[in-house]
Amino acid sequence: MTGSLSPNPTPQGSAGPAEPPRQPLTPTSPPDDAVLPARHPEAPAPGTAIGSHYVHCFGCGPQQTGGLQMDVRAGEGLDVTAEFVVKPLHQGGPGLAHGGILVTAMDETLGSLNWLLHTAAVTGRLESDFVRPVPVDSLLHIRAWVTGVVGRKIYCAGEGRIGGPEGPVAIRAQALFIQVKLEHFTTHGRPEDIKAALDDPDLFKRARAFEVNP
Ligand SMILES: CCCCCCCCCC(=O)SCCNC(=O)CCNC(=O)[C@H](O)C(C)(C)COP(=O)(O)OP(=O)(O)OC[C@H]1O[C@@H](n2cnc3c(N)ncnc32)[C@H](O)[C@@H]1OP(=O)(O)O
Repeated sequence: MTGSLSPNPTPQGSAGPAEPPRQPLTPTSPPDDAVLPARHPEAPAPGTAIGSHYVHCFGCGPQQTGGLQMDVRAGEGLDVTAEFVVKPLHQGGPGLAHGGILVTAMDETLGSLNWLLHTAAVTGRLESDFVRPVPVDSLLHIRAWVTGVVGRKIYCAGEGRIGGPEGPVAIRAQALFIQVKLEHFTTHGRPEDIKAALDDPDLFKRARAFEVNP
């Protein structure tokens, strides 16, 4: 049983609001044999901040002063929410958010879902639809949810709405994350950054919690 690519699927037979047109199947669409696993028992409690996974992360790191410094909150199920205010340094067109910045915000939010599964995973593929322009100073309310898991492959989707959870949709995204072991980072990361991260007892503890046992 896979999750819906829509955040609020209308029950069959009900006269709810019309859903957006269904997206064509792509490599980020969960296949028929995908399952929705249980929320990990040690996943952050619903409504609590998930916290930065790395202080220098461009998406969530509190010490990355030029980054997005996003706070992502755990939802009730396999879902998360985040808010991101578009600043002047995020411009693409005059007064408008750069599309790549919006995708980064989606990537960070989607990646946070892996905390609910207690697994380390990196983005393999990320697709996005830019639905409407996002002015500078806008608050983008993002929601993301897991749509299915098959082996190491974690399928997920999300959307960003302007102004709040009921605001107009500005961006939709679908992604495929691939579970990796800690060695993914220690093998490929710049050595001085890996050493600094591993030397930090709290970060090490957190990284270990992410380790996968396939
Ligand atoms: C401590 C935690 C930190 C969390 C950080 C989160 C930060 C925010 C998220 C990110 O931005 S992560 C950074 C951006 N992503 C990367 O840098 C990943 C770079 N790519 C890789 O390292 C490898 O390509 C990858 C680990 C994704 C996959 O390589 P592997 O050798 O481990 O797996 P493989 O290539 O065998 O693929 C495994 C399965 O996934 C499928 N797959 C992999 N990449 C795919 C792709 N791009 N599209 C579709 N399918 C893909 C692949 O076909 C296969 O399917 P099957 O199992 O059915 O055969």
